[in-house]
Amino acid sequence: MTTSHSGPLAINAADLHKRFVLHLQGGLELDVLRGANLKVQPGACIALVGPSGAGKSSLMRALYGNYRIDSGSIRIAHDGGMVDIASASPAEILAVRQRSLGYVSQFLRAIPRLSALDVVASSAIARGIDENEARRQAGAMLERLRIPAALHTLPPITFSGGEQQRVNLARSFICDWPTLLLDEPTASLDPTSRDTVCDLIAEACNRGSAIVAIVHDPALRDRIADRSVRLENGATLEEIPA
Ligand SMILES: Nc1ncnc2c1ncn2[C@@H]1O[C@H](COP(=O)(O)OP(=O)(O)OP(=O)(O)O)[C@@H](O)[C@H]1O
Repeated sequence: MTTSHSGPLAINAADLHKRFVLHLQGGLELDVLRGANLKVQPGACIALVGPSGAGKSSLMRALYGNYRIDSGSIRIAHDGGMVDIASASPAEILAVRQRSLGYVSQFLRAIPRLSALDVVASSAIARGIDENEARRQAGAMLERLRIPAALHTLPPITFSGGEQQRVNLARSFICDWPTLLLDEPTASLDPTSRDTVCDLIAEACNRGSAIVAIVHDPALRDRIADRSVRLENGATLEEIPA
């Protein structure tokens, strides 16, 4: 594990490069990250913007350790130090994900047959919350995100797209993540649910969470982000005021 003294940053990603070689396409090479940089302080919300295919989701997956980068460093605040996700072992990445780094992908991936309440509560239990208290908090969070009580005991597999996204968000916002990555957090949501998610983001930042959110809608960006980082052709080109 690469650890150093804790600095003021929650994320310090520098000069990231990632190339995919598509062997089934005659070795076609795709440079998805070509010099991406990202610094995020605790308590800040950064909007990741840029055209479709620019590499936003790839950057987020690299930050979470799902995509192994070819060069660069991804330092994430963890247990009072900084861990370089790019060189950390799988066990170290797991520890960072358990305690320091949350990620809400666009789609819910849950264990089949687990009820919505259990999906959300298990996230809190994994972070050390007592089981009864976790279930109470899970019910409250689902209610806040307007998942009807009748659905709490059902597995979310049959839920609508927006309901699944809200269960996914509830599962992360029930925990107090030091750093949280959100991939288009309101893509399938109605205006009222969007408002709730904006409130949850603001509350998390006020508690000191660092948040990076992929956002396509400029109005949403203006509501939630302290600043924006633009990605084009795999490179962070500019930072524009939100
Ligand atoms: N696992 C992969 N294998 C091959 N190519 C990939 C892989 N993941 C991403 N890419 C390619 O990387 C490029 C960037 O994709 P990415 O999903 O990061 O873009 P994006 O900016 O998030 O786009 P969008 O806004 O449309 O979601 C695309 O050309 C995509 O096809």
